[in-house]
Amino acid sequence: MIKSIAILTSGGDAPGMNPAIRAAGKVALSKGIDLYGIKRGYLGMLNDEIFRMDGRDLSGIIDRGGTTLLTARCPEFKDPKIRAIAAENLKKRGIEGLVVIGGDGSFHGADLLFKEHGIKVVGIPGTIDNDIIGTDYTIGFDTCLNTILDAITKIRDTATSHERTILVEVMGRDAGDLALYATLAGGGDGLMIPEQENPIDVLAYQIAQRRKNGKLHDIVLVAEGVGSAIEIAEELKKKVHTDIRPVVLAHIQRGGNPSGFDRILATKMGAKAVEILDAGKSGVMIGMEGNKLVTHPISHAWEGERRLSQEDYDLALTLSK
Ligand SMILES: Nc1ncnc2c1ncn2[C@@H]1O[C@H](COP(=O)(O)OP(=O)(O)OP(=O)(O)O)[C@@H](O)[C@H]1O
Ligand SMILES: O=P(O)(O)OC[C@H]1O[C@](O)(CO)[C@@H](O)[C@@H]1O
Ligand SMILES: [Mg+2]
Repeated sequence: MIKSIAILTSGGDAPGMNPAIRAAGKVALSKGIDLYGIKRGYLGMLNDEIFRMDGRDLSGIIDRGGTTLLTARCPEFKDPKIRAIAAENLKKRGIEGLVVIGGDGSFHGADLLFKEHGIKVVGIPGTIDNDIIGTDYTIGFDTCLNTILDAITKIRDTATSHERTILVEVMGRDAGDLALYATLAGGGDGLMIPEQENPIDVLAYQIAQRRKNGKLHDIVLVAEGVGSAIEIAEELKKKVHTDIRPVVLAHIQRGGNPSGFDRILATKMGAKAVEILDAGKSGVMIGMEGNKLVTHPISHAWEGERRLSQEDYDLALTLSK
């Protein structure tokens, strides 16, 4: 049995991080494990911002977006000397296990803490980007998708009234998941994602055809990994004569109360992380594949080739005409 664990959140915040903290923390306390929180991810680990957590830190947070542990990006953590200082801050308190809630970058840090310093780590995928191999969904993706859908509904009202083409830029870093599934679920009229070629002439032709067919507006989803919607709008203006406007949704996408789906995913993963540590295992990430919780070596998150469903992309194109 493990005696003492810490939890941190790292990278971009994602709705659902709080229910993951809550579940991991409550399961740890129920097992009599000493529980610590680390503020500001690896930055706080380095700066020794580590505190004992109890039930009061875990209550009233299940429905809150963001992360009550705060998060940060800490580029210095790529330096082994910095990781050694941070690991020592855990060891001096007798902390044996670490639950890392974050994205692929955060998982890299966890992997190195395990390999270099023997800290028992478990990674919980928490990022709106859905860019982690080994899980169908990351915590935060569903809530973010719903936020984008809400925005599309509003944008469509004004787009139709003014007969405009609106390019909606969404986050996702190098992944097109948010743009693709927002197109499918939001009835998008065009799509640009980094996993595919995105010839602007094809988009211009598609928009012109839609107008010929009597369509009054176009909502085109642009994944940030393709480029800036503002710049793409300028290019498109040279090729098609509708009134074109870019909308960058930006950080509104990361906020908001976690959806029911994200709360369940986070709760199951948070609980599982502590079970894994308590069973003496380490160096793993948790995923949800085919509606089942699974574990993989943590490096699985970035090893191998990540593919978006071609079938889903083709369907989005068919339906966007
Ligand atoms: N190669 C690495 N080695 C050690 N630590 C790393 C590495 N890559 C990232 N990290 C640590 O993880 C932190 C978070 O990484 P990153 O900014 O890539 O976000 P993320 O966890 O992928 O989440 P998101 O992409 O959702 O913002 C970094 O600031 C750094 O502290
Ligand atoms: O808030 P920041 O640090 O600008 O980071 C933005 C990035 O973080 C994410 O929101 C999450 O990884 C990406 O989609 C986006 O590219
Ligand atoms: Mg990432």
